[in-house]
Amino acid sequence: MTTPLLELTDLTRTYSGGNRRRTILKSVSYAFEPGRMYAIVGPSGSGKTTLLSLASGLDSPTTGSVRFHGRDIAELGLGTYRNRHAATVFQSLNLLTYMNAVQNVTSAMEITGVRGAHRRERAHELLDLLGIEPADRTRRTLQLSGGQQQRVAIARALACEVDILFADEPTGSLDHETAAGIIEVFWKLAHDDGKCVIVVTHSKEVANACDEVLHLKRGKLVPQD
Ligand SMILES: Nc1ncnc2c1ncn2[C@@H]1O[C@H](COP(=O)(O)OP(=O)(O)OP(=O)(O)O)[C@@H](O)[C@H]1O
Repeated sequence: MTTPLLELTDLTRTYSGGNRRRTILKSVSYAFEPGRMYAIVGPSGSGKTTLLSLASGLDSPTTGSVRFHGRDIAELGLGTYRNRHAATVFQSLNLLTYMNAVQNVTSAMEITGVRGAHRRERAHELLDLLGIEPADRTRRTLQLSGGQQQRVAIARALACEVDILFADEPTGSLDHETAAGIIEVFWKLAHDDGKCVIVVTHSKEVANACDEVLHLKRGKLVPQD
């Protein structure tokens, strides 16, 4: 049997506040493969963002493990995992709005230690892949549309050749047509480039485009039939 790209084993996350403890995730196990697109769905407050935070190395589980190519990410180092292997597109996008699109992508490479003169070239390649026209690449990202900003945020997340791309509600604030374009980008990243794409979403359109839909219900992750 081959080792999964990303494996969640018996993940539990309990939050404590005052004298109250709430277990949001209860023994969640799942194996994610490359070249596939996954949706994590469930009602508000069911723990989708909590699960994404654990799987992307932004938070640590109360018990259980997250393994990348068989290695516990805690042992690999959460920073190393996030910088080299798994990137996240947040709802708030985290773009540097005073910079243009190319600078946003190259600065992500700088932060994560990608060196060399090829950085600008690679940034243009990624922006090209995401359909940002050359003329739009040198305007401050604040002056780009919501859909274009979302694409730049994805290019920024991909800047370091990651294997896994996480996205939290990537089409939340976009109109139908722009959202469809973003879904297509994710679909191609999974099916043409072999990335593992994991999307938290409330959108039926996004879920319908995914290879697997996983429901978070009462702290458990249940694949849709
Ligand atoms: N750091 C924290 N400390 C305490 N409770 C938290 C913390 N983070 C999340 N929670 C609680 O855990 C529960 C799950 O939150 P989470 O954000 O994971 O849900 P969600 O499914 O992503 O919701 P939504 O669809 O509304 O974004 C919520 O009740 C939330 O208040």
